[in-house]
Amino acid sequence: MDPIKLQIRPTSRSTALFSRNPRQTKPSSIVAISIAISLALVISIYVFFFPAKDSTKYGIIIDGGSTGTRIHVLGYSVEGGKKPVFDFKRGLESLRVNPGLSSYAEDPEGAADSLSELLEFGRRKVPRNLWGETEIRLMATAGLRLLDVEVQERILEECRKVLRVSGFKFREEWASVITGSDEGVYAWVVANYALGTLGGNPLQTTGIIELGGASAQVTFFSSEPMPSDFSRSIKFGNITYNLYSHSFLHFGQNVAHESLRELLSNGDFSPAAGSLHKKMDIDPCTPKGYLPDSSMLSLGSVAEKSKYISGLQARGNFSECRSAAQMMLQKGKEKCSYDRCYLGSVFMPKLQGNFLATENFFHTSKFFRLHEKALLSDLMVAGQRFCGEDWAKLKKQHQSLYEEDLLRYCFSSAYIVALLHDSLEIALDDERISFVNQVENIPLDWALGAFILHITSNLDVWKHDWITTIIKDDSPTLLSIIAISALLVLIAWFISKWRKPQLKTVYDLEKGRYIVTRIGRSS
Ligand SMILES: Nc1nc2c(ncn2[C@@H]2O[C@H](COP(=O)(O)OP(=O)(O)OP(=O)(O)O)[C@@H](O)[C@H]2O)c(=O)[nH]1
Ligand SMILES: [Ca+2]
Repeated sequence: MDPIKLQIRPTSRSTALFSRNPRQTKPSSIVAISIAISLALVISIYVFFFPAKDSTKYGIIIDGGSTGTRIHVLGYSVEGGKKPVFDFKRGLESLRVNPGLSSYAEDPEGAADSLSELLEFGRRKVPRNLWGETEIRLMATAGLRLLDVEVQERILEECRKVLRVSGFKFREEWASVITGSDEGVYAWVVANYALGTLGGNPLQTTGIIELGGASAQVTFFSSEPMPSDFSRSIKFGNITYNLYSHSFLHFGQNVAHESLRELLSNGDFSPAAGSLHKKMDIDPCTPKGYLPDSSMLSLGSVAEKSKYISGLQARGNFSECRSAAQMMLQKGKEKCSYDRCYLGSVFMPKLQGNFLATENFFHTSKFFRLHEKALLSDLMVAGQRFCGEDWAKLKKQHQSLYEEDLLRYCFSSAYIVALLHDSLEIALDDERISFVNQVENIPLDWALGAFILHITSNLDVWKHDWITTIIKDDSPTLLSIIAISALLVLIAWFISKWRKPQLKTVYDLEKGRYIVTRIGRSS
């Protein structure tokens, strides 16, 4: 056994055990080990950097809103058989048709016909071989909620007839009027999904206030105790969110504007006590000089709804319009049976955290060119200027806008201040509010929130047992884990064959040098 000439000076007279005449490793073992290791590396790289193409699936939600109906075709992939991956930037296609389903109260078949263009769009966006597994849901909101239940049902039944033969997967109960509370929770889900706070600390989540056409939703996480009618609990991962969620029917912008005009027209209240116009049916929410264009009144039902009620004289005045809006929002406050009611007689805990203000909040702030983090005081200044302007001048300044849309901005600015500041007590300089309609290019549309909740809960993605998933699943993950494990065993075996010999070194006084000898195995 040839000694190794080692010049290592022992730290003490003790013996040190180290290699002597290490067994010459046969070249064939080195080759085998290097093949095994490189194979393991190749498979690992393949599995983790070139995962098997996940199957792309689709879902369709039709949002039946009061001012329009829109179809959302949502594509998503299912990673590893269990984890849904949404791509709302590229995987979302939408189309809107006007007017909304509630406009067909006297013509339910017409409501069904209005879906045909949307369904054609959906069939163009989903590969034909996937139509049969693509679920389609019609979820109607405030527009239908305002109709009698019988009328709602007639419209829904006509819609079910076309959905049954759409080619997509449909069940009767998938065409329905959703509750306002659900609508608010869905909007909260997509907002916090887009913000990346869904699944995290409830105190870090962001509330959402949506001003639609017929209803307004307020949804946020609250640490306060809440009556069950207003409390919603949703679970994501191992986090439970106790949310306040309520939809204020009739408080959507379009309906509120009509209601205010009727109140003014009936002389139910003068916009400002002691105003000179007390008995003159003045409309402070319409810029002076406006006269209804007779052609407008002959247009479809949307113009009929927004027709200027005769007998009112346009006299734009922001503060009078704001006072009138506030009186309308406070109606019913005397029936409040809670410690306090911010709006009418409805329970609401103190607003907590930051908020996104969407839909009409966004459209109006955008019209006045306000920044998304604008203050209510900025909106107030813009509204005062707009309301006080002459109608002819405004039309000239905004020729590209429909008269019907332009007409709303005086009321909208005053209504928003009356709603958020005078009623919900958000300070005029409060920086917690963002006027947005999307976050990170993800539209803050409640339908996307409904989709996220539905898919994740169905895929049980938050509770699944990943081992079960892999074993049960035939994804490449399982095969690669077995292959890598086998290789690692092989490598371990080779290494064990090429074990570091246990050696000892002694110092031979006669020869005056160290001699290394192997312990145990014979050479
Ligand atoms: N100013 C302005 N308003 C818009 C625009 N697009 C939509 N809107 C208004 O914004 C609101 C849209 O909110 P949505 O939630 O879609 O309204 P909706 O779903 O039809 O009504 P709800 O059933 O109450 O939800 C409606 O009042 C529309 O009139 C726009 O480009 N400019
Ligand atoms: Ca809506």
